[in-house]
Amino acid sequence: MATQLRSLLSIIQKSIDDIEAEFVKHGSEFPSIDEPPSECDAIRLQPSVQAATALLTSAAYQLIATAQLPPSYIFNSLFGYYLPSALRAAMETNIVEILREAGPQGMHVKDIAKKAQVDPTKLSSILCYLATHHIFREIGPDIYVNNRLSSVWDTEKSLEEIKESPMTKFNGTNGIAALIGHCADEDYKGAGQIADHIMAPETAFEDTPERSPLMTALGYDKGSMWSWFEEPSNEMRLRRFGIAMNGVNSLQPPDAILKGFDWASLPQGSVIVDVGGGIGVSSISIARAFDHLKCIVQDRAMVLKLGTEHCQKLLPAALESGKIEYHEHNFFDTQPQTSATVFLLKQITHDWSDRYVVQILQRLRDAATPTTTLVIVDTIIVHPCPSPPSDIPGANLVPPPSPLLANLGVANASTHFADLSMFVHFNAQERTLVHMVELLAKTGWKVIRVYRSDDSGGYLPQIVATPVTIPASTKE
Ligand SMILES: C[S@@+](CC[C@H](N)C(=O)[O-])C[C@H]1O[C@@H](n2cnc3c(N)ncnc32)[C@H](O)[C@@H]1O
Repeated sequence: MATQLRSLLSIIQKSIDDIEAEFVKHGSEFPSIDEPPSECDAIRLQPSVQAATALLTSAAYQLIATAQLPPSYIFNSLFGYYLPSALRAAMETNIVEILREAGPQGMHVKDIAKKAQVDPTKLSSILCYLATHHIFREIGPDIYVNNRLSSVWDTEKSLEEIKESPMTKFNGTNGIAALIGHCADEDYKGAGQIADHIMAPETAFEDTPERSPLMTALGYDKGSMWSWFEEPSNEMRLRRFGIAMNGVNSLQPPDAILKGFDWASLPQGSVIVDVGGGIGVSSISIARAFDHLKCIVQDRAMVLKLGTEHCQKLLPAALESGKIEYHEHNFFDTQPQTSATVFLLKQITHDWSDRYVVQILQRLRDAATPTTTLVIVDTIIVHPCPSPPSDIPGANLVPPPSPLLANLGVANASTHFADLSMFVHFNAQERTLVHMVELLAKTGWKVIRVYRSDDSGGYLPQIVATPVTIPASTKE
């Protein structure tokens, strides 16, 4: 009996029923992959629909892995590297914009190639491969139209506009085209080094951002990715990276930081120190939502200038009143804010290997008062297998139905490719909760609460810690 296959199929059927019920409630229908993006996409973002979609996706991928002949599954995985190559080729040659302008009747690959100024035979192979993976639709032999998936990275600019000013192609976009560019260019080249990196004696145990797989791939030995980006020849890549990162941030709801830790309960006049706060995205949300809190954003000088401009545009009153201040600070140096109510570390720890994270946490512990709270916002890695329960409030996840993996498998792949991406870029990583608890304990912090992201997947988890005294005998 094909019990496993049937169990997976029943999860898929139940999830479809749940999704359909929500669409019916809104008098709408689940959109076809062939339709352009539409208003009903908002229904797909509702937490209950997201939860059902996660189960469906997890079960569907597991069904394929179970049903396909093992060599076929492995070969499909092996040759997966052609997907980023083809995606980047299509993005860089503006195929989505060309097809948008062609409209619903589509365009023959020879005409697309003429506009894109590339070889039609080569382009045909690329588009056929993508359409086989449901990205673009081939409506007649060699005739293509955009579909819901290819439309995701539309810059919404005309081909003429892009050709006139290729340097500014990504400006004012949702950042997804720029993200495809960065990931399928820099990150992809670094990813190709992973196996050699972990086996070569000179890099195997390397934990610095200067000697990461990406730096090897780029043949750069003068610093980390940050200084590489600042080389004059990389101006376009630096711009593209900035827009890609803003795009990733904009996928999270602007008030994401407000989901979890109870900012409202902090006493009047509390000071939030947003350490490595970037342009102040979180501080601006907090300052906007709560009148009684003051935020200090700390970052590198170069970033603070952009941050002040950003805040000036979004919340100028907070700058004028001093509710938000921008301070230059290197988080490896002694922390000057010694009366912080909260130290906020959002998407900082994943950029650094353990040795550096310990230094960052220690600097904060040294400056903490007995009542200071530390809020860490970062992805938490969940094992595919069940884990022992935790006694930290909020830490335990509801286990998915059998036979799904405990971390929902490929439905949750983004946390794992983020983990590998941090390794490739910086020799760093995303961490499990157990790992974070260990690093925090080592530096005098005790985790008191975890807020897991909700099912919409838009919110990063939050780990809340308070200072404890480490007995001298256990200090390293
Ligand atoms: C991934 S970004 C996160 C920014 C912000 N916390 C957010 O979530 O939007 C990492 C930030 O760390 C900052 N950074 C890197 N090294 C730093 C250092 N030594 N001292 C202070 N900030 C640093 C970067 O400039 C960047 O703004």
